[in-house]
Amino acid sequence: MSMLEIENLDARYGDFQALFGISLNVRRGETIALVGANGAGKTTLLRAIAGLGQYHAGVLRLNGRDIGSASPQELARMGISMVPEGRRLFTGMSVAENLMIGADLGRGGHWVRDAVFDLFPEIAVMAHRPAGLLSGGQQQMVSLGRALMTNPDLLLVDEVSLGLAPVVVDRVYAALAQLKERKTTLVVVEQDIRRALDVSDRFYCMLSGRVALAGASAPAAFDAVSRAYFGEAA
Ligand SMILES: Nc1ncnc2c1ncn2[C@@H]1O[C@H](COP(=O)(O)OP(=O)(O)OP(=O)(O)O)[C@@H](O)[C@H]1O
Repeated sequence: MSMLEIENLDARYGDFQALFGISLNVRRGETIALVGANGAGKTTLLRAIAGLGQYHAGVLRLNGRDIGSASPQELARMGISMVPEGRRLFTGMSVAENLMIGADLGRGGHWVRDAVFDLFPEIAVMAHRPAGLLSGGQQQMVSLGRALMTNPDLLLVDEVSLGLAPVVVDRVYAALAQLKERKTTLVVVEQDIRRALDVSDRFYCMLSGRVALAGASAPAAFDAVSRAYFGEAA
């Protein structure tokens, strides 16, 4: 059984329809990449899974249970955690305090503060510094760490690369690879096709609110994904 099943999901912002009949599944321990150009609907889909959607039609199931009407708080308690685009840290609070927000859910598990600091030693030395004083890459690590502190069953990661230098992006992706090795179930939004294929087991390529192509994330898929990404015929 899939951990997450989505059938025929539509999403709207007022009169504007952003998602059209999205169907997708994620098995436990898998890493799924959502690729697609700006505006394809990746963030909207991720937000719908986290219960942050506007209106949506369709079916969303987590471990066989209908979660279509669950609140973000209920979904978080059920084990869905999201690393939002733009990090959204409390900039006046320290790194450690930001991490503890994740722990407030009280789910328990491997991810305590020291485990996050083992994953990201870069931020361990800054535990008491206000998060707003950190570099973009360090803030991204705190944002990921905060999501891990909820000990999620399903971690949704939105565009971690945004605005970061390539070397920092490599560092964050190395951490995602470690999470994958630990069999964390991940859905990763990434515009860069190569990176997306590299980190994931399977991909869904979105175009204008629809799944244009889905499959196994072999390097050989690159050309087909590139065509689907730009809406060219296969
Ligand atoms: N709050 C909103 N109100 C109205 N339209 C929105 C809103 N957020 C997103 N949209 C529109 O919905 C569509 C999908 O946007 P979404 O952010 O999900 O795409 P994306 O693939 O994540 O792109 P990006 O890489 O730019 O984040 C776009 O056409 C976008 O303009």
